[in-house]
Amino acid sequence: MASRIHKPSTGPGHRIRLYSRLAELAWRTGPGIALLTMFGTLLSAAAPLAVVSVVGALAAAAPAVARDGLESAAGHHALLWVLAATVLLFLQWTASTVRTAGATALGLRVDAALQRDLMAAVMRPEGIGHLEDARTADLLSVGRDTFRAAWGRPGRLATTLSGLVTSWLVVAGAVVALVHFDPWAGLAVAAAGLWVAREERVASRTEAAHHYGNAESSRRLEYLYALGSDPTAAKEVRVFGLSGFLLRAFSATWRESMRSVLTPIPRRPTLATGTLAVAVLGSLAWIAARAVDGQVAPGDAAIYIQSLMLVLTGIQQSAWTGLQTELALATLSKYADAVDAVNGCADGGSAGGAPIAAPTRSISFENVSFRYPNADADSLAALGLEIPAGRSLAIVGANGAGKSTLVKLFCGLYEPTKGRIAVDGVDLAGADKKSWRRNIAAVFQDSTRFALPARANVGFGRVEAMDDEAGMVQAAAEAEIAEDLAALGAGWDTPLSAEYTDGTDLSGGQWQKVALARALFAVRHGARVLILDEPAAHLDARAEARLHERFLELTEGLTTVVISHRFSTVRRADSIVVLDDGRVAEQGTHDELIKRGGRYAHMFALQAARFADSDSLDSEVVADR
Ligand SMILES: Nc1ncnc2c1ncn2[C@@H]1O[C@H](COP(=O)(O)OP(=O)(O)OP(=O)(O)O)[C@@H](O)[C@H]1O
Repeated sequence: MASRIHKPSTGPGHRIRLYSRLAELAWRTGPGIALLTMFGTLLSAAAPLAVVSVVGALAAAAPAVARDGLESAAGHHALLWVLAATVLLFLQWTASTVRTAGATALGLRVDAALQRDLMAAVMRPEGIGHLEDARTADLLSVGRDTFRAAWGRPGRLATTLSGLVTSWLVVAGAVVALVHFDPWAGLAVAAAGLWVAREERVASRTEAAHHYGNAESSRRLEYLYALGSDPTAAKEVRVFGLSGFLLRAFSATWRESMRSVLTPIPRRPTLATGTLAVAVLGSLAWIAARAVDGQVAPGDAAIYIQSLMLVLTGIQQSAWTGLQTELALATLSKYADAVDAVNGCADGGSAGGAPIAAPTRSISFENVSFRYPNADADSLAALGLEIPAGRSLAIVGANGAGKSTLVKLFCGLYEPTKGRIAVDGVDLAGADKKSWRRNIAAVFQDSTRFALPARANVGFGRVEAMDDEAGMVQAAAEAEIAEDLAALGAGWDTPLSAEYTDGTDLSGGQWQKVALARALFAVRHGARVLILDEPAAHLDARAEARLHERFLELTEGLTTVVISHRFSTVRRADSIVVLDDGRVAEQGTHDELIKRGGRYAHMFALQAARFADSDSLDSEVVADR
């Protein structure tokens, strides 16, 4: 795998890059909404400052109105100020509504765009090595987890940042007003406010870092919770009496993860807040004394006091939104790291190169070695193997011998570390993997159970041909699952998942037949290479026996690779390969290998004896002894 180790980004420039990434996303997904949100933000900040001036003017006019009455010129002016204040308050309310609605809509779009970008990046490499790499998988889990928890969504930045900008504009405007009255008092309040804001930012960043710093214990907590509540684990949890263990482990992990959060009261933020309180109270006392002395007019005093209040509420609001911003920013940073890490994987090559048609001569493994990323040993070691086109090859071997690995390389999901795989002499490494895979139909050992309608589960064999209803039914009939699917509540439209109200789950054997039907549907639409990895593992004895009977018919004319621990499946193949420790240990037909009396003959005899002892239905195996 040619992948570079991705280092998470940090440093001062990193925040600027994150903000510009956010701005780019916002602009890309909703330029109109972005402009509206910015307009709402500016108006939300300007309106309260204007209200302060208007209320100041009202306070200034109050003595004259009290003296001359409402009918006087002063009274008319005061009424105009009241009207202006009402309009401004309405404007403030409208602006704040526009800002919140715009930011929410923008945030949802940003979140969706980020998810799409990450999905596209994850699916771009033709190989799957990046998905099995622990660090990349860790980064990718952010995508899944944060979208379940609203607080950490990167799109929340649209809301929190517009709130933060509003707060700071209001604070800045109010400080200008304070400085205008008395530069020293104004600057003292501003300096104390800045200190409080700085301490809050440090605390928010620590909290955000704690959240991701504890990713491992959080994951363990989630895992323990899932074990205790997940239906799939419920059987074993009960049978083995694991509930006490799980509850104790959950509590211990929770305590461990909370240790760094539950710290004593922090000194510096407390000192900063105390200093701000002293500055504000001192300013209030100062203005009150001057107002009593008649050195400051009542209107000016009103403006001064309101400005002080605006500074206080602005700083208080920015504390909460600041924390939310840091958390969402930390998630955005993880996203950026995940996309960069995935983009750094050149594993499996990308689409491009010469297209590869179905083999007409052979597929050959030439001295192929392969080591998984982060593994210390090779899973395939200088393996040489010729798979003749149009014939069937069975691969047998002990657990961990390298059978599934061979198939993954065959499908182009990994590149060999050494050697090459050639299709009719053409190296797969430089070829267009997509065109190669169109030739392949596969039933994997752990085939995917799509929580989608039955139709999709079969039709995904050739997604462009999903309107071929007759073909799907035919493929399902060949896999002996057509009747079961037709009998479902909504027939072929029934979602195959019990999590949907009208959906249903299938048994393990039925799922395996659906996977076979999917592969056979691909064969109907042009796939000429069939891979069967333990195709009968979940089948009952009768279904397995019928699959064996029809093996030749199903695989006729196809290049077939079948992996199985069941010799009744294996023996029907045209040739058999025994893998041992990533190497070919033996190769030949069933009869040749039995005659040779080597590893294959030994394994076959062992299994046949077991079947004979247990009175197996598989009389053929016994008969062959
Ligand atoms: N994703 C992976 N990362 C690291 N090592 C792996 C990975 N997958 C498999 N291996 C290792 O590669 C070797 C071959 O595994 P493989 O799955 O190919 O065996 P197998 O012959 O298919 O076994 P089984 O019969 O149990 O399915 C084993 O040693 C296994 O531990």
